[in-house]
Amino acid sequence: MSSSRVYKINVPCSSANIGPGFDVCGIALSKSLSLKVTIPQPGSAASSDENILPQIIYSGLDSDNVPLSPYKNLLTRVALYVLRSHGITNFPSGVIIEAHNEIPFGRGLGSSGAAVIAGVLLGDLLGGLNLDKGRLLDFALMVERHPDNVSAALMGGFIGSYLRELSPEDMSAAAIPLAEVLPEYPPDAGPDWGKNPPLPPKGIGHYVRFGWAKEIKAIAVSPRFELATAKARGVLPDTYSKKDLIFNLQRLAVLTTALARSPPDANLIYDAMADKVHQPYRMTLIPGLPKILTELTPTSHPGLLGICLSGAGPTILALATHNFDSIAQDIQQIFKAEGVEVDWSVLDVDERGSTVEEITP
Ligand SMILES: Nc1ncnc2c1ncn2[C@@H]1O[C@H](COP(=O)(O)OP(=O)(O)O)[C@@H](O)[C@H]1O
Ligand SMILES: N[C@@H](CCOP(=O)(O)O)C(=O)O
Repeated sequence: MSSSRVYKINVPCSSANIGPGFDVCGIALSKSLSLKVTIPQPGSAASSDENILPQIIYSGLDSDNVPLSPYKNLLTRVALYVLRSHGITNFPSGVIIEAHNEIPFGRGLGSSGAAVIAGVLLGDLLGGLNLDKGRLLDFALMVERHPDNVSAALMGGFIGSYLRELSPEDMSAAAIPLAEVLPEYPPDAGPDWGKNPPLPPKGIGHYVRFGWAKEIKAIAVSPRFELATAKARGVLPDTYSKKDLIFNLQRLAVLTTALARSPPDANLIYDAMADKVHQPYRMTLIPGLPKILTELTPTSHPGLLGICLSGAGPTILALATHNFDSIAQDIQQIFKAEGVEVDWSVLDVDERGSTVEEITP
């Protein structure tokens, strides 16, 4: 019998918002963060050595700047939060985590959402907890705090989601600062460290999966600069006019059904992907965005269905049925005129969502 069991955790990237669906909609797409997790079995040499912290190894995109201490790395901090919430104060001994990342950091393709979901699944696996998807989402929402990217990454497909209104008691748990949910290092390595962390209220996030017309693909054009989601949320106003709110609600109601219809109606979708809640405010952070949102249309670019900011940006998401290269190249040219280089790819919708499978040889 093998002295270790080996698992693979796979989490897709996501494009959140989708035009008028700020903090509501998300699509899981075909780039992923995957973890190979090797867990020594009881009685093996590696498991009997106490307190061997997880060894973290990264490959792929943006892997050079990731902290490899399990008390500083986002994946393992989230996993430890899930373990501590179930009375397990530290990692099992001798675990090896090999992460391979295809999701660029800070570009609006849900790298942090994927890392948080991977961390929750890792905690569930290491603790043998068997949490259901709803509870996994509760833990992710204590860290990520908006449901669109994490719901899509966990469930797969095109997802709409909302956060339950919390009772005053639950509200105080959900308002706990992230630093307390995810301490970077045991503050005092004393015997009580890690006991009684703030638990997520039950059933915070709710979601529904919309249909998706099979001919629609997503062109992701990613500028080569990072825009932290926190910074891009910082430029948004606290209040909106009735007119702008109605503008978005009308489009959102139409868009969620229009994207499921075959063949897709480009004119309907193009208008329904307009937004007045986040894109106008984020234009200051993304050179070229105003031009991209107005100059490419289904008439100028047959096959194009609609364009929006992916997540908090700066990636542009163009939905299309054909002519992918010419759409991407014209977006690339607009960025280039602003002095911004890009990488682009044509992605499929990931229908599976996150998976955990045993791959012990
Ligand atoms: N696989 C990962 N492992 C560790 N940390 C990650 C990983 N992916 C993302 N992060 C952290 O999340 C940050 C990006 O989060 P954020 O600003 O929300 O952008 P994004 O739009 O890519 O989610 C990174 O700078 C990094 O600190
Ligand atoms: N609704 C959020 C989505 C952030 O997604 P990310 O992929 O950029 O982390 C927002 O727009 O702030």
